[in-house]
Amino acid sequence: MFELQDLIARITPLDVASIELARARQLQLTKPAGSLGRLEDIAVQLAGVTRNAMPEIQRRAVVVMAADHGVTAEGVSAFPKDVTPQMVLNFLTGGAAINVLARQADAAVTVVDIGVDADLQHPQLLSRKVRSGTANMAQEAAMSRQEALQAIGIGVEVLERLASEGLDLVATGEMGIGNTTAASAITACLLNVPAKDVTGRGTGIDDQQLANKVRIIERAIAQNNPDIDQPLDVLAKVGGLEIAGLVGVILAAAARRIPVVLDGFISSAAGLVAYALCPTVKDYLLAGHLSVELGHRLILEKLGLEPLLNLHLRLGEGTGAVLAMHIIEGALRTHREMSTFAEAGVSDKA
Ligand SMILES: Cc1cc2ncn([C@H]3O[C@H](COP(=O)(O)O)[C@@H](O)[C@H]3O)c2cc1C
Ligand SMILES: O=C(O)c1cccnc1
Repeated sequence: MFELQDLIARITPLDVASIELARARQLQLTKPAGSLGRLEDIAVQLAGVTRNAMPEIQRRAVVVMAADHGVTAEGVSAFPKDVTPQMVLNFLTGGAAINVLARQADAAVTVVDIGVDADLQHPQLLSRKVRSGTANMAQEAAMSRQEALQAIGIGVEVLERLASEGLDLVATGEMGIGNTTAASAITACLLNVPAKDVTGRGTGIDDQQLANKVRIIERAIAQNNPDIDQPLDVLAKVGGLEIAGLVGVILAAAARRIPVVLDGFISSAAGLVAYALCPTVKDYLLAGHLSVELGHRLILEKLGLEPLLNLHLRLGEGTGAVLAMHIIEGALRTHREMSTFAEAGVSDKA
């Protein structure tokens, strides 16, 4: 098995020299200084990430990690757990929202069965089942520490595979009925806040189901008593296999100096675990959008990230992250392709 500490040790701060060169270039481009707002910040950040003052994105990918959740037995989702494998097949035949938006953004979709509770076969599916869904965390630990580590290792393997084919920007995506419950439980623990402050309606539960969901999360935390200072303990006891897989994707991307676009609440819960394991990782992250799901804003505040879009999405799959790729691309294109004042013969500020 891979060594988590070795991976974390490979995540180093952004490159200051490239950041300074990129900032200097922004000041020379034919526009008032700062007028491209956050596009300028993105170009400068990605210069530091890639150690290249003129960063460029040629190859994009979204990794969709899919897994089931034993806690669905407690009635926490509006949909039955069978939807997880059904949607995986939909991803593989190209009919889901993420397929459409990834086609538009020219991003490759990689679908990983990291723990779906069904026998799934498809030539395009990466079959890496750690176990057939987590256990019901309201009764016992969702998974063992070993299983959580194994799932993180699979995320690392998937990212390495994509990187070996060429990868400049990666988005996190997930599918797993019940996974907003796991994401809320992780967030409550790692931010040390009450479950009710970070629990939302997921796929669309009513008020009564929401009250039940909060109770189930409280029970899961009380039952398993995760050590909130040990992110792996939290991830294993009240997390999910797809969330663990995304932790691996995020850490491995940062170690390879590949920028990561986080999607919504569930992806960001993975980001929060990665950050708790290695705070430097936040410099490699961009927040694609702000999800409707309660709790997302608190995670982004903790990570110091401002969402690029606010489209009232609450889907997951990587949809908001892939949409935000267009903005990131705009940031890098203006940075690279605009003329400087000198090149264009435009007078600089008096
Ligand atoms: C058809 C369908 C497609 C989806 N694609 C993503 N999700 C999203 O909803 C689920 C989380 O919500 P909850 O915790 O309430 O179950 C996850 O699978 C997430 O990716 C979907 C949900 C459904 C029903
Ligand atoms: O923000 C998300 O990722 C999300 C929200 C609701 C349901 N599924 C995903």
